[in-house]
This record gives sequence, C-alpha cells and structure tokens, in this order.
Amino acid sequence: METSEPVIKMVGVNKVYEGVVPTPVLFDIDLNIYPGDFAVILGKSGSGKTTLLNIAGLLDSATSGRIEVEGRAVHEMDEDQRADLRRMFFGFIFQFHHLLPDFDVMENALMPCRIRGKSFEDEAFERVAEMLRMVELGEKLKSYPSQLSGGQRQRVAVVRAFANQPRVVLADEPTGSLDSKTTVQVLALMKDIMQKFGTAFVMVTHDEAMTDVANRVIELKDGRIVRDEKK
Ligand SMILES: Nc1ncnc2c1ncn2[C@@H]1O[C@H](COP(=O)(O)OP(=O)(O)OP(=O)(O)O)[C@@H](O)[C@H]1O
Repeated sequence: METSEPVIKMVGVNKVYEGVVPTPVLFDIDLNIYPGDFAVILGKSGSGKTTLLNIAGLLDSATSGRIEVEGRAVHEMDEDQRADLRRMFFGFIFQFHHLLPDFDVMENALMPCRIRGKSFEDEAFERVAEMLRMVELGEKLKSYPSQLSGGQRQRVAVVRAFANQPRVVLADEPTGSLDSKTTVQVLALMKDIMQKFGTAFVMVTHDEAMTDVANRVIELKDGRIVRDEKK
C-alpha cells in the first residue's frame, strides 16, 4: 500500500483547544491514509479520536503541522478552499444518520450531489440507485426516513457518504446506534461499496471487535499514536 501516494498526509500535527484553560489534545501526529485503507482508529474516551478524524476531514483545523490532501497543502488554504476540497474529496458518516425527514431515500442519498450543484436527474442518479440496491434498499427509494428501521436509515447514510464518489469516507462511531447484527451487516456493506469504488475508509470506534473487518488498526493514547498495524 505504501507504493501509492497517500490521499491524506499529516505531518507533525498538534491540536490545542483554546479556552480559558487551553487543552492540548493531539501531539505530533504523523499519519498517512492510502487508497484501499480500511482503517479503524481505536482509543479510550477522550484520547482524541474524533478530533483527529475532524482534522483529517477538514471539519476542524490543526493548531500546527502540515496536512495534505492528494498533495494539496490544506494548512495554506482559506476556509472556502477547504470547504470546496471537503465537498469534493470526503464523505462522512456519523453515529446518527441525520437524514432529512421531508426527503425520500433517493433524495437523501443524493444530497451531497445536490449540494455540489448537480440536479437529481444527472448520472449520479443511476450510481446512487445501484448502491441503494446493493444495500437492499432498492424497494425503498420512495420511502421517507420515518418509514425505515434504524439499520435501513443508517444504510441510507452510508450510501449518501459514497454518493459523490469521494476519495475518503470518514466515519465516527457509524454503527454506535445499531444492534450487533445490524452492525455486522452495515460494515459488510460498507466494505463492499468501498472495494467496488476504491475509496479509503477511516472509522473511529470504541469497539475492538471492529478490527476484524479492518485492514489497518490505529490506536490513540492521550493524543498520540501508539499503534499503527496493517493486516
Ligand atoms: N471543542 C472543544 N473544546 C475543548 N475541548 C475539547 C473540545 N472537543 C473535545 N475536547 C477535549 O479534547 C479531548 C479529546 O476529545 P475527542 O472528542 O477527540 O476524544 P475521543 O477519543 O473521540 O472521545 P470519545 O471516545 O469519548 O468520543 C477531550 O479531553 C475533550 O474534552
């Protein structure tokens, strides 16, 4: 995997949350994410996992250090440039699905394409419909979130994250609200979609069992990487 260029490259990244008492949270993080990575970030509560994911996904800024996304120096960009890059390169999955209740399954899954200014009618439609069929939601394209089970909603959120064909999908406890059977299904489906589209995938979790599906395990302790293993 090291032979290809990293999609995300972080060098000497530090994060301090400013406040009455500044809180240093990440220390000297060097991390490369490669195409084909299916990485889990493990660590105790408060170890900095979400902070690291948010910085990697350009949702938050580092206090110091270098970050590159496919060779583009993020730390030299202004907020608008970072937002454009984020919309173009990244997909996100959160613990709760955040589907919009007044839009049906297809419209929700297509939302990132709409935000990028494409209409619902373009070529994204076929691609997203195919992914929804892959996650066994082909019969539910016209259903509303309130008409779906928790696992079905989260599968729509997974498809939505991949709708724009992002280079990287970042997920923060994506299965945290699901039971263990649905978790296994959702993870298997994510892996299928990821392999089909060649996306890199990075997931924050508390759950050591998630390492079974991953091909890379990164562990944080007190804001430092203490393990980075490939399988
Ligand atoms: N906006 C903020 N302002 C100040 N401190 C923050 C902020 N966000 C997070 N922190 C602190 O940074 C540390 C790391 O938080 P982070 O959410 O990254 O940890 P985590 O490993 O994801 O934890 P969890 O598993 O509980 O979600 C914690 O001590 C937290 O209190």
